[in-house]
Amino acid sequence: MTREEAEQLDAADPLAFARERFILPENLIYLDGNSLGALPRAVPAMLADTAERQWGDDLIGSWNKHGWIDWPTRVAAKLSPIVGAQTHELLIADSTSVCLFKLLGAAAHARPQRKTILTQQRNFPTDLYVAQGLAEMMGLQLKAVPADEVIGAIDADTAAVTLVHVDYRSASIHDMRAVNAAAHAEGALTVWDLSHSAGAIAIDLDGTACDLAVGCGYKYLNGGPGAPAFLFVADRLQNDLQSPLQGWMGHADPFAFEDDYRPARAINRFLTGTPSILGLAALEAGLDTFADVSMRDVEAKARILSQIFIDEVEMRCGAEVRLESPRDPRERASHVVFAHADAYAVMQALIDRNVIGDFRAPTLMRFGFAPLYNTHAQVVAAAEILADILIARSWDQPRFKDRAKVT
Ligand SMILES: Cc1ncc(COP(=O)(O)O)c(C=O)c1O
Ligand SMILES: Nc1c(O)cccc1C(=O)C[C@H](N)C(=O)O
Repeated sequence: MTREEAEQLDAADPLAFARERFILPENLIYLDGNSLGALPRAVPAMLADTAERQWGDDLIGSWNKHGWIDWPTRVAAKLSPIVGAQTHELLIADSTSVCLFKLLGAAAHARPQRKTILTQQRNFPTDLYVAQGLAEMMGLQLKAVPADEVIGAIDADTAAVTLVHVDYRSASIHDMRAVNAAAHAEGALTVWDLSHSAGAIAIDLDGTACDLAVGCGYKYLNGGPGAPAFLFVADRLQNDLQSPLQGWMGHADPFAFEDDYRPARAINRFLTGTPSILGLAALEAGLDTFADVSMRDVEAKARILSQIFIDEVEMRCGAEVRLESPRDPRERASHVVFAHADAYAVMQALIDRNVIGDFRAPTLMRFGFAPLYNTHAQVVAAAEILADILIARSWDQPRFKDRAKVT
């Protein structure tokens, strides 16, 4: 595909209007929105207003005057069309890891006769670590099986099945409906981590009968570095589950300051401590970047962008890299992973040419396509630059091999 052909696709893109909702440096091809989403144009003013007018002028009165106390549920409601849940099933709180701890703990606690938490091998580390910690604390066994063996491994001893919906390395997608059905047939609960799917592909939490879910606010949802996470508890479970991290904000009457914990009704019982209001302000602006956006269009564009990238890279330099994401676009979400023996140096060379992706040890280069702001022309340009670097071996320089960086 030529850059001109890609520009024609951009001209016909039903999501083109959303690009203006972001501030991105000129001449940068940012393919890392799956790790840290771009800055929404509305965020600086939103943060300034929350800090100066609300916090600055109204101080403590803002909890009432500006309704801060309700922001965890008010802002969460904006996620409803993005993840296919009812507004009262959603809450913004904590980090993804902490939300996972709460919901997985609650799920295991709700199945006291069962001794197994089931997950997949090579999960995102935090999902494994949280499950390992909970299993040890609750006297349970954590069973991690290969991804394609999860459904077959669910049995009458399974309390909860916890999976990352879209794999952080390969972008392969678990079949939510099938896993939920298999878990429910055995009486187990499901806990999904939507970090790499929320805002990238269409999700139907209610329609596929999910029980519980969590996800990051700072990836495709554009909530900013360290944005609070979100959690979902299906309506039918809300009053039966108990959070293992009880705190005063999840109490039925926080300002009664009672000695004994009484859980709030419904989703609010999954709050623990005081919500980060500045974090919520930025996340609200992030979620507003999805206003009037159809998740079907987002998913369709995710598939097209990732397919163009795969085709263009393989056509230009296929012998240099190996695709580590599913080849079938229906089995992939919105990022693409290629393996290369010197992936770190290649990624540094790409960054040096203003194409930002990320490196995952030991050999993976990961490219995330954010349908709201990445263009078809950028994807073709990124493939051209990658091919140029690989064919000319311009990555093979000491300055690209210094491994001192964090991410
Ligand atoms: C699948 C998945 N879960 C969770 C996280 C992060 O969790 P937290 O927000 O607690 O750092 C990430 C990325 O960092 C992730 O890829
Ligand atoms: N959460 C991150 C962070 O705090 C710093 C750097 C990167 C991240 C990430 O999001 C990593 C990411 N979850 C991944 O899929 O690799």
